[in-house]
Amino acid sequence: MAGKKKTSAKPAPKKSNSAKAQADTFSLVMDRNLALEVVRVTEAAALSASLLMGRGDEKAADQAAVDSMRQALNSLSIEGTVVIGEGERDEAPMLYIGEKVGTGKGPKIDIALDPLEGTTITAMGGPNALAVIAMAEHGGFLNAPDVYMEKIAVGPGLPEGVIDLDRKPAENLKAIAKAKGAEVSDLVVCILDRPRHQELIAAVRKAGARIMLISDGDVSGVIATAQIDAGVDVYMGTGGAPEGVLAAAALRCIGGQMQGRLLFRNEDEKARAKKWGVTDLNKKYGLKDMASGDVMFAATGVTTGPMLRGVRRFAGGAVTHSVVMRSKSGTVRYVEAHHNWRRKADPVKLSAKS
Ligand SMILES: O=P(O)(O)OC[C@H]1O[C@](O)(COP(=O)(O)O)[C@@H](O)[C@@H]1O
Repeated sequence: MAGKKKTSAKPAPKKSNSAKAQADTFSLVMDRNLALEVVRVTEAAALSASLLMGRGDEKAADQAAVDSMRQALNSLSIEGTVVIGEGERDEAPMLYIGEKVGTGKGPKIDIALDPLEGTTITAMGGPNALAVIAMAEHGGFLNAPDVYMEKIAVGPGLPEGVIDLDRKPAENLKAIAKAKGAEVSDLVVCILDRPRHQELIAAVRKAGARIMLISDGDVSGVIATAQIDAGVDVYMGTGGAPEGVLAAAALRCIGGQMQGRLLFRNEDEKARAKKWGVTDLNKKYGLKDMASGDVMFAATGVTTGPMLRGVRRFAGGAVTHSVVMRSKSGTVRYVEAHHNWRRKADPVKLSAKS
C-alpha cells in the first residue's frame, strides 16, 4: 500500500552483545576525543583575544577570537553547523548562523559559540571574559535569534520547579531559601548591571536578598549558580538569548535549573525569531528546550574570573585554563595547558600570516 513502509520478510539479525558494546565503545571514544579537541578551539580563541586585553578595542578583540576559533574549528573531524554564532550571514562574514565548519568528515554536530563572551570586559581588562563553545547532536539547540532573553537560573540539588519566570522575584527567592534551608537574606542574586534592571534590583533588595552586580558576561553569571565557590545562589535578569542557550548547555552538563523567555523590542526582532522557527513568541523555555540530547560545553578563560583563570603570557609561551563538560557523563574536566612557542608556533602569529 502506498505510503506504508516495506517490512523485510526476515528480521535483520540482532547485533550481538559484543558488537553492540564495540559500537558503544567507539562512540564513547569518539565523543571523549572530541571533548578534548574542543578545548583546543576555545584555547585558540582565548589566546588570540588575550593579546588585546585592556587595549580598548572591542572589535579587534572579538575579531581576533573569531578568526582563531574558526581556524581551529575547521581542523576538527566533524560535519559541523553553526546554529548560535556571530549573527546572520549578511552581518557576520565568519562563524555566521548556518556556516558549515569542520573537515566535513565525522559526526553531524550543531554548534553554539561565542568566541569572546565579554568583548567590553576584554577591551577594559576586566574580569571574567571567556571563549565559549557548546556542541549537540543535530537539532539539539534552540535556534535563538540575537534578541534579549529574560532568564532565571539556579544550581543543582534543588527541587524541580523551585524557580519560575512567572513568579515575582520575592516569591522565587522565598522558594529557593526554603529549599536550601536558609533565609532569603543568605541568598546572593547575580544580576547584570543595566538600567533595565532597576525594578528587579529594587524588588530583590526589598525581599531582603543580597546582590552581585556584574558588568557583562551572563554566561558565567548563570554557571556561577552551580559553583559553590562563586557564592551565587540565583541568576536573574535579561541578557542575550544566544548567551542563554550557551548557559543552558553548561547547566545541562553540571546540573541546575534555568528558564528563559525571548524578549522582543520591535517587529523586526519578532520576524527574525519567526524566521528561525520560533512559533510561540511568549514561550517559557526550560533547560531541555534550549539544549537537548547529549551536550558538550567548553570554555577557556580570557581574563580571570571565579570559574577560570585568564590567559597568562610570558616569554616563549602562555598558560590557558579551560573547562570541558559533557551532559552524558556529567564529567567536568579542568585543563591547564602550557603552550610552548619554541616547540609549537604561537597560533596567534600563525593565523596572522594566513
Ligand atoms: O550589553 P547588553 O545589551 O545588556 O547585553 C547583555 C549581553 O552582553 C554580554 O554581557 C556580553 O556580550 P558580548 O561579549 O557579546 O559583548 C552578555 O554576557 C549578555 O548576555
